[in-house]
Amino acid sequence: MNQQGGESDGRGGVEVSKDRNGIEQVILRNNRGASARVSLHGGQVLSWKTERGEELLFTSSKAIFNPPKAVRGGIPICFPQFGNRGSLEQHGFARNRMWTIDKNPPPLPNESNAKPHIDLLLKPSEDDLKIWPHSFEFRLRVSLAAEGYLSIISRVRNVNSKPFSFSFAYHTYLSISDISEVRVEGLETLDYLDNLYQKERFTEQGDALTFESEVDRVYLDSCNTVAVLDHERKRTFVIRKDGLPDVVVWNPWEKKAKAVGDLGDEEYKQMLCVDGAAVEKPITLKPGEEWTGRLELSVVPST
Ligand SMILES: O=P(O)(O)OC[C@H]1O[C@@H](O)[C@H](O)[C@@H](O)[C@@H]1O
Repeated sequence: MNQQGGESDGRGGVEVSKDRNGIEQVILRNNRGASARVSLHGGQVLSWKTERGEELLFTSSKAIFNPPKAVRGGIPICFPQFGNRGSLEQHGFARNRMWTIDKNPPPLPNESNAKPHIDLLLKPSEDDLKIWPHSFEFRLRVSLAAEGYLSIISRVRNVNSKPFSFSFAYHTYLSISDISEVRVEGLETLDYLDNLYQKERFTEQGDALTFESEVDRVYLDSCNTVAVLDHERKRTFVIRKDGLPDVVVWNPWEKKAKAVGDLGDEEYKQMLCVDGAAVEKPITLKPGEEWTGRLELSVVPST
């Protein structure tokens, strides 16, 4: 194992190792023992643990860790297309590509280098340019704060001579006790596009979102904080986002779960995807422009 930046004397740090398929994985640890694991395959966060070693992200027991397919769980990155809203493969190609470690990233304003972090980079291959003819640099920083917060910052730069547009999501699989024990706050009264009704637009009526059947929605123009309350585990995920107007909420429920090959039949009960996203209005970058989308996840005790 190599040390890559950070500190290595028990006060937290950054380690790079290989999984059994030879894929490089980066492990971030803070000075209290919280940790996160990021795979270079897809730039995907695969694990985020509290200082007591509790896993906060869901990964399917049937997950396939063999590229090119993204792992079912963690936080796959949907780019440059969310879902099937375009001609590319579902959720775009970034989640299926090998990223590299960016040893010399351009500075990030207002970001401290003191917390354990890793910078990754994705540039399109010649094959990618055949299906999406836009040169870009996608820089991803994943860091773990002293309090155990997981922060993910994406920067997409247009290095082409023509403008391009993309949609985006941090497809965040939260680990929950039971889908029927969970509610989502912060989406009340918002309009949403319902993927189960040909992307038709509806308005959220209820107080908070609870679950009793399949949900596959894009909530539009949400405020920058959304909370996912897990009554049974007595904990609340707080999702803070910036540059990401929309929130995707997905749970496949029983029938769809059975149809998804890399998801156990009953596992829909233990997962809920709540994604900071930019879907309805694609982001457009002129030549030389850069877009930044930030996500911060934290977990707090609740009743
Ligand atoms: O199986 P995939 O490609 O990872 O996608 C899972 C789900 O991702 C969600 O974000 C989409 O809204 C769903 O429609 C989709 O089924």
